[in-house]
Amino acid sequence: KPTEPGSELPKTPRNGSHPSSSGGAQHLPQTIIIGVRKGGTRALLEMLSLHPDVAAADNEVHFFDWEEHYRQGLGWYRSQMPFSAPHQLTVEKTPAYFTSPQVPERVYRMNPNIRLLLILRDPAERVLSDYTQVYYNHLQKRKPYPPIQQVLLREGRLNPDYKALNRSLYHLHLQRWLRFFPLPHLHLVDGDRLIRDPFPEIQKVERFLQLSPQINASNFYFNKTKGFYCLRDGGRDRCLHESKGRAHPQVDARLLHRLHEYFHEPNKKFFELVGRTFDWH
Ligand SMILES: Nc1ncnc2c1ncn2[C@@H]1O[C@H](COP(=O)(O)OS(=O)(=O)O)[C@@H](OP(=O)(O)O)[C@H]1O
Repeated sequence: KPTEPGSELPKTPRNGSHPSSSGGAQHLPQTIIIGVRKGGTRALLEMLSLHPDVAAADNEVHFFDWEEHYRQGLGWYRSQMPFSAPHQLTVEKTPAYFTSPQVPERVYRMNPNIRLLLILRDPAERVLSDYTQVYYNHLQKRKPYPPIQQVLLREGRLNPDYKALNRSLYHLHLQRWLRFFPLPHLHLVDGDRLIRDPFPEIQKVERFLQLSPQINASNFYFNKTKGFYCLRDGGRDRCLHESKGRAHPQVDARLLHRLHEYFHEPNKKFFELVGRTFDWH
């Protein structure tokens, strides 16, 4: 997947994290947004970056999941991080980490005490978002891509080999992480709530990361044209890239119902694993 630009407007340099002005150093991340793909990982990273004590890597680094990167070692990983001041937390987001089997152990070996952020969305909606992303990637390359019904169904049944379905089986992926990290090391962000009302979700993240409460409600404003919240940072307004918040395909009501049913049991298992529920279909 091509690395997306962070936002439509260039960012204001963060306190002490701008290489030319601060002369700070690069550090391995103390926290990572591990996924889920299409969960709202970019929004979460950008919102967290409003905090002056956070220095975020602009691009997805894909260190733990791409062999050609992992082979280059932690020195290479560090070199991908932003310059930051000693009081700042370094963070990167690579949504593929959550579903890549080899990643939890690799992250553990780097730092068993790292704090992990996982943003999740209604699994069925996430599938539609995932499909939409792949559809547009094909469109850009002028390649055809089948309609949603065709990728979802095989011989009249939901096709379990469709990768987007598998990525939404959150309990399977989380189980792998829990073999290495106890639950309190992981903070779950409700991606559906982050869309509707981002500030309370971001306040919880501030608390989890033990950051002083510096992000304010006034850092967010609802942009009617975009239909999403955008950010206000030092008087500058910015929305996420236009590839975020695209319309999803219309799915026949019966198929949608089947999709919701498909996730019913897996969701229950996930809720049991994490000891809380989410407002999913
Ligand atoms: N404020 C704001 N503005 C725009 N978009 C927002 C926002 N908050 C959350 N989202 C949702 O983020 C979804 C994309 O998730 P990711 O950034 O994790 O996608 S990716 O995996 O990195 O491609 C994206 O999914 P789609 O709506 O399917 O495009 C958005 O719904």
